[in-house]
Amino acid sequence: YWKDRGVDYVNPLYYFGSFYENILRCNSRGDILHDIYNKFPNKRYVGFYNCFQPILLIRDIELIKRITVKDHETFHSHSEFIPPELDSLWSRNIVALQDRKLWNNLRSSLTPIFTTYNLKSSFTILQQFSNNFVNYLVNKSDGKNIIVEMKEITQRFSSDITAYYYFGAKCDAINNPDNQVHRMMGKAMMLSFLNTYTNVMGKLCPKILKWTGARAYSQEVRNFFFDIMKQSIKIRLENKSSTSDVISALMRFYKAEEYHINDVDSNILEDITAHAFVLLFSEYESVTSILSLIWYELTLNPDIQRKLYEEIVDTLEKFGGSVSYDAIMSMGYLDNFFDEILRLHQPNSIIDRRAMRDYIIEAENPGEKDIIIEKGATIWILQKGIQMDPDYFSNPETFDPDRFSNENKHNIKNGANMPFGSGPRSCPGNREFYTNYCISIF
Ligand code: HEM
Repeated sequence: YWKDRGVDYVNPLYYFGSFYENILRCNSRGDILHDIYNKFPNKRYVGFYNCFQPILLIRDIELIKRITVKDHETFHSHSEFIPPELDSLWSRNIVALQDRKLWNNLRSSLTPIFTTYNLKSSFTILQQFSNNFVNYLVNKSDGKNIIVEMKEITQRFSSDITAYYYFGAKCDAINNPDNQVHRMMGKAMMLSFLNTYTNVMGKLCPKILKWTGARAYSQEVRNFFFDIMKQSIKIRLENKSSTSDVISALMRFYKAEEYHINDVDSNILEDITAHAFVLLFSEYESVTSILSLIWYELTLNPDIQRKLYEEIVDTLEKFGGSVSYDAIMSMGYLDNFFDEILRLHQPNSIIDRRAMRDYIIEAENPGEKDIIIEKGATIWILQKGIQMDPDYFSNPETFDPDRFSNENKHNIKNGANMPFGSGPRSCPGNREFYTNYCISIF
């Protein structure tokens, strides 16, 4: 496919394309793609195969901006992960939505949740979760050391926040790791055999996948989250309460208030659960991995830790000792620290877009031909490739928050750092992420 079109490409392994090591679970997709990215240093794009599917990896940041921002109309959706009819929990969520108008309207109705006003209002609740976390650590201390498995405790912290935010469920996994909500979230997030099988078969033989009736998530997980959402909606309908949280926004969007408490349309329930589930998933995954990496970098870099600590102590003095939203937002070094964490440790390795009509990439460099991205074809962008590219960041392996300081940030090429993606389809969790993480650090 790519040879016929004059595009440089990576030789595939028959059936499995470029990801056979990932299918055997010996290597991550991000690392395989990073190798592909590095093998073609002077190319704007390179072809590879996801099983039988030819995909174009876009390397050039100007072309990335064109596709994700200027030509968003043509590339407004992500590609389909599995055939849509197989699993509503996956195919009906905001990430998978292909209908541009529906996505646009939904995204607009969720936007107010991430405004400064709303984030400030939810700050007290977040502080409670963080206090629980800190108290847990303090109680574990023998006066000198605290020995805990940080990834595991961070998962419990993430469960508490996300279960509450997106399903209205109280969890307290920090103090009670056997909590059922936390256990179910662990099951849902685990990259299980079922996930891998569904993903690979969805590409190789969608017909067989449909025939087997496999799904992205187990029936146990699906039923559990549908039931919690049903309960949360029921409570809101009973109390006639409408707040500015995610569940209320989704209920307003689907006009769930018009239904009787015990008679909410099952399609609406599926839609609301699917959106809440993907938000929960996105936040849980990113919070857990980034927080663990924050502890890691702080430990490896005592000088940076000290500088951050001093900024925090100074700011607390200025703000009368309390950790407020405004106090957090005034900390410049903390901001640079997060930017650098996200540059070096990108939790979301791949951005994808699907062409809604034929799209021409015109030749610009010697040796290039005009190429057509056909309607329905997929392009991928590897943030890690760009954010670790020495052409954009000198000594890219070094953790250095000062790259993002006011004095230095003009050296960063526009579009070279995009941890939250690019264009209208970029991550809506951007702002919330900052507040969440900052509090946890305290
Ligand atoms: C460290 C934190 C996070 C990072 C680095 C991150 C990164 C990303 C990236 C790269 C994308 C794809 C953007 C694109 O295609 O251009 C994305 C999409 C998305 N993220 Fe995040 N994310 C984070 C946290 C969150 C949080 C806390 C939420 C929950 C609100 C969230 C919800 C979503 C959703 C719903 C999408 C899909 C948007 C759409 O297709 O309309 N993310 N995220």
